[in-house]
Amino acid sequence: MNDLILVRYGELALKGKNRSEFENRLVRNIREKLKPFPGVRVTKTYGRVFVELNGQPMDDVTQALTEVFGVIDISPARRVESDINRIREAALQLVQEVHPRPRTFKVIAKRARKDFPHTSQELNHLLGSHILKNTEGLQVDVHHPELALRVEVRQEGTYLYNGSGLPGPGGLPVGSSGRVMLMLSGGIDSPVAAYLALKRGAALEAVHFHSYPFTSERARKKVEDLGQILTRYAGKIKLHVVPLTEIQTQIREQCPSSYMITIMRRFMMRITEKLARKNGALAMVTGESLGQVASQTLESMNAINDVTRMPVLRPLVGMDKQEIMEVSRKIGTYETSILPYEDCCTVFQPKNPVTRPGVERARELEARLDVEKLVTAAVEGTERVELTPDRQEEEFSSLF
Ligand SMILES: Nc1ncnc2c1ncn2[C@@H]1O[C@H](COP(=O)(O)OP(=O)(O)OP(=O)(O)O)[C@@H](O)[C@H]1O
Repeated sequence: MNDLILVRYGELALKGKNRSEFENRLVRNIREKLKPFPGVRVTKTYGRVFVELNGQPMDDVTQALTEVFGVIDISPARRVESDINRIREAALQLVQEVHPRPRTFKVIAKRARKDFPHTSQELNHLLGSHILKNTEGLQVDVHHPELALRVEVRQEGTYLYNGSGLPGPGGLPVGSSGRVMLMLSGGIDSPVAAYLALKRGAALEAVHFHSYPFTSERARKKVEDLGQILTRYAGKIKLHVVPLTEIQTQIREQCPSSYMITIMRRFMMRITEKLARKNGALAMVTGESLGQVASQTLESMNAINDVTRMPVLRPLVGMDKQEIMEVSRKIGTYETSILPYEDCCTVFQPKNPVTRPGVERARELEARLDVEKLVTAAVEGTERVELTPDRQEEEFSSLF
């Protein structure tokens, strides 16, 4: 049985202080992620992370690690005493446990402990010939082996692992790039934008605008569910649920319907910025792409962006809808996103939205409203929901 997982991590470009911050953050995030597996021990040595299973299931722990940003690959491993017979035995066992069965292999040994009696080259031969003698249908291929068996002889023991492990998600550990405020709708795009921001190390809070009673409790629950799925990658997420009904009603009464969406979005930006500043976030994130819909033309982005000086990250800007949908399926949000519940934008959707709104015109129209008062009231009416990765399990176990 493999009792250890070896986790390798990336950004090659990181150096010095950044590197140790990256590593410490990664170890913390891995520990947090593996909390549901009591007894598991996470340690950092020689530029990798080792996870000791202590009886926890290899497959489940491995699966959890594929959701931790910063991880490059994940290999089942084992540690044995640095004794040639023990190493030989472990090498053979490890080869026999690989599925599907490899046809070719290569041993890549490294003697980090110089008082060990065999050199790296000798170890390659000793272990390779032992494996060949005790298996059938397996050949050595030094150039393109299906299995690269890595062996590292170190002071405290010898590590053996499959050099072509499961790929991790890459990226930077969540939290290493500061905090962002995600604008989370119930659609396909914003959860994908969240995933990409998390991938670059941003910690996440989210804001959702609803128009109760025009939008239903089910629509709100759907958004909480999406946030809940994102906790797999993000850890805890604070979700701010903002009432937009009064603002939308006022816009509808005072402004032409063609500017409804533009002005409503300007309010959303202002409120999101306020919540971001209050909560220590330094940027907003949206699921906008370029040219997808009327509100995502460059003119529209200008008219909307006009109300804020805070950076607005749009991680999907260069992606096609098809690509966005693929990521959405991969991260597990797609099925929830396509549930047909109404959104605050769709219930107030005008028949003739302007596709190229003017900045000046938007400002003029908005002057008919008491913007400050409306924004303050919306911020004051905001509810907070804490989403945590274990909520689903708790809900599930409370059924029994
Ligand atoms: N009700 C809402 N609450 C919070 N943010 C929203 C809301 N509606 C829209 N947004 C933000 O504005 C972006 C653009 O929304 P829009 O409806 O124009 O596009 P979309 O492509 O349908 O986006 P999505 O698929 O994320 O709903 C969303 O990705 C999201 O970041």
